[in-house]
Amino acid sequence: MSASTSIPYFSEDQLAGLGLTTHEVINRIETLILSGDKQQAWSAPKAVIQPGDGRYMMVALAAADDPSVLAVKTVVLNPRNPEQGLPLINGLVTLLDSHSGLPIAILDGNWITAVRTAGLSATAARHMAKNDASVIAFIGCGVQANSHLQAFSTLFPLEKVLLFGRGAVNIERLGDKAAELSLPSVACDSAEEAVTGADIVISSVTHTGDVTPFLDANWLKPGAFAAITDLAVPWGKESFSALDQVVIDDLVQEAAMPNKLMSPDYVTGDLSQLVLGKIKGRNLDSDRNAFVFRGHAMGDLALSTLVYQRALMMSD
Ligand SMILES: NC(=O)C1=CN([C@@H]2O[C@H](COP(=O)(O)OP(=O)(O)OC[C@H]3O[C@@H](n4cnc5c(N)ncnc54)[C@H](O)[C@@H]3O)[C@@H](O)[C@H]2O)C=CC1
Ligand SMILES: O=C(O)C1=NCCCC1
Repeated sequence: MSASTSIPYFSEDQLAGLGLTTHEVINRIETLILSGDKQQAWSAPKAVIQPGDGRYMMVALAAADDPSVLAVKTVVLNPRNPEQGLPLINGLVTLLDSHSGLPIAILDGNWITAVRTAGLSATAARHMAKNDASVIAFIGCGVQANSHLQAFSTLFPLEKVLLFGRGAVNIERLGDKAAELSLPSVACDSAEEAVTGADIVISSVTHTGDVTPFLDANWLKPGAFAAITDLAVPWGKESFSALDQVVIDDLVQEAAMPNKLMSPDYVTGDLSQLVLGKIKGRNLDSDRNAFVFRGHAMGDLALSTLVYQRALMMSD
């Protein structure tokens, strides 16, 4: 292999310092989805290893020709990490030239996962949530909740944040983040109180391999939208029958996975169909909708390419 002797590495702080906006992230995700429809970008279903002790190890792969980039994201989720003061999920993104295979850069995978996941939810929310949504609830108050609050606060006229989680520190930290955004927050005594009171619900609880469902989609109020990042493990799956539109991230990936997010009968379509206008995200103001997803490699590629291009531009 002929490559430069050093591959640039971008840390979490460097990536956060680029100052990308949620609108830029959404636009890049949608642009990449359009490229995918024209066969100018591609992704593969994620490869997952679950050894049975709660760990979830995965690789996501996507590539495009304009710009010519292939992204591989490798992460390990370990439910015991937080006890040791570590983030639940750690990993890296490797970027290669999609024609030559030569290395381009290595990116911190934690920041990419936090921001791209909120970017995927925000992309769906733009089509599926009501524009005047003002109360947002978080079930699980960690890294994903934080990145989703940041993203959704720029898209919706939020007035109040409801919090339900485990561990006072995380709940307090998310409350502080809300305060920084000038939003009052309320810690709820039950998940039902948080869900029933919200226009937008974000669920992102720890994946342990054996979560007992404790959330019910029937609790969503008319007009509400839920972004269900956590592979729907805390939700009673049959309760999704109560919803009007349920969009998942990628039908092809879903078909390849052994444990389905839910019965295919409840699925309206996927994110590409939503962005391409092949399915509607919302019909009536009173519809109850959800975006339920396990993580789409196109999101990782979209954000990784965007940050790399921005970093190059800023170093000129
Ligand atoms: N769909 C996707 O692409 C992605 C999904 N995820 C999902 O998001 C989850 C959370 O990830 P992070 O925010 O990085 O982890 P985190 O550890 O920062 O936050 C998880 C939070 O959930 C709380 N929690 C755990 N069990 C709970 C329960 N029964 N009720 C209420 N709260 C509970 C924890 O106390 C913690 O505050 C992951 O486990 C994974 O399922 C994460 C990244 C990407
Ligand atoms: O796609 C991702 O990134 C993840 N998906 C499931 C949980 C770990 C991270």
